[in-house]
Amino acid sequence: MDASAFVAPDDRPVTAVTAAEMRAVDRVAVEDIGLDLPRMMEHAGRGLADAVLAARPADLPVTVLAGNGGNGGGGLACARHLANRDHPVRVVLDRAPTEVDGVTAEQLRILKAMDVPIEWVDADADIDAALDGLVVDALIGYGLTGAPRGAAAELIEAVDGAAETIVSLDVPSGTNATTGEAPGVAVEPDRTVTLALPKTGLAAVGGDLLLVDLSIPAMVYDRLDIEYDNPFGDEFAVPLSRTDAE
Ligand SMILES: NC(=O)C1=CN([C@@H]2O[C@H](COP(=O)(O)OP(=O)(O)OC[C@H]3O[C@@H](n4cnc5c(N)ncnc54)[C@H](O)[C@@H]3O)[C@@H](O)[C@H]2O)[C@@H](O)CC1
Ligand SMILES: [K+]
Repeated sequence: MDASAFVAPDDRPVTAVTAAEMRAVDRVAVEDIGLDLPRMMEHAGRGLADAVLAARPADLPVTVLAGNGGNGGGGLACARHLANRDHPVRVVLDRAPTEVDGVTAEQLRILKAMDVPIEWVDADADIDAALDGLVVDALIGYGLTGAPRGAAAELIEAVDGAAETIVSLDVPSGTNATTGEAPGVAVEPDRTVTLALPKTGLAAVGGDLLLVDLSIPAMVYDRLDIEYDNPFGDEFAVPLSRTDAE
């Protein structure tokens, strides 16, 4: 996959990163700069909420599908911003709330305190019927390992048939962020909101692509020898186009 398969609005090529490179970026941001995960996750959630509001026709109800990782946490932060603006939003988890941990559990506790409806697959037999509005796909990001399994796979299958509009966070759940391959079921989004830099696998994914800033300083990329020419300019989110370069 060519590293410049993506182009910013001013026609500058934007470097794409593999899952391993993005994981290294996160590690350097946290360990060297002290830009911890909760801070970055807040940017992800707000950028995602902005994109959802822009993509949402009329008063479609929003369902945020969330997993237990960083991707799910970004989705939950997005749900808070939507609820704060009185948009009808509920959360569907791929596991019981008691099985959610880390920073993602912090996000979930906030939503619970706000009385945002929280459901999970085991507890609700009628998930399919309720996935018909705008669905935010925050089940799995670059942390995908193998084909989607269990409740996450069930939700991915249900959403593709039912949702009117799908907005995926970072990469469509079920798609390998590096290769773009789907080893099993995968979400087919109308829009993907990818974080910090586009992932190489997104060259093979359909729909609109929006790049959202996580506030990672250029020095983080420099330290990893990743070419970085701030694609945001003075904005916090920019649409990307895909070139045909492979
Ligand atoms: N800078 C960062 O690190 C940030 C990362 N964020 C998001 O966090 C993601 C990376 O977070 P993580 O490393 O926690 O990983 P992910 O959240 O991408 O994936 C882990 C989750 O996916 C599930 N999973 C993985 N493979 C599966 C399979 N085959 N079947 C079913 N479930 C599966 C795991 O059980 C877990 O719940 C990124 O894609 C991005 O969206 C954002 O939250 C903001 C900041
Ligand atoms: K996702």
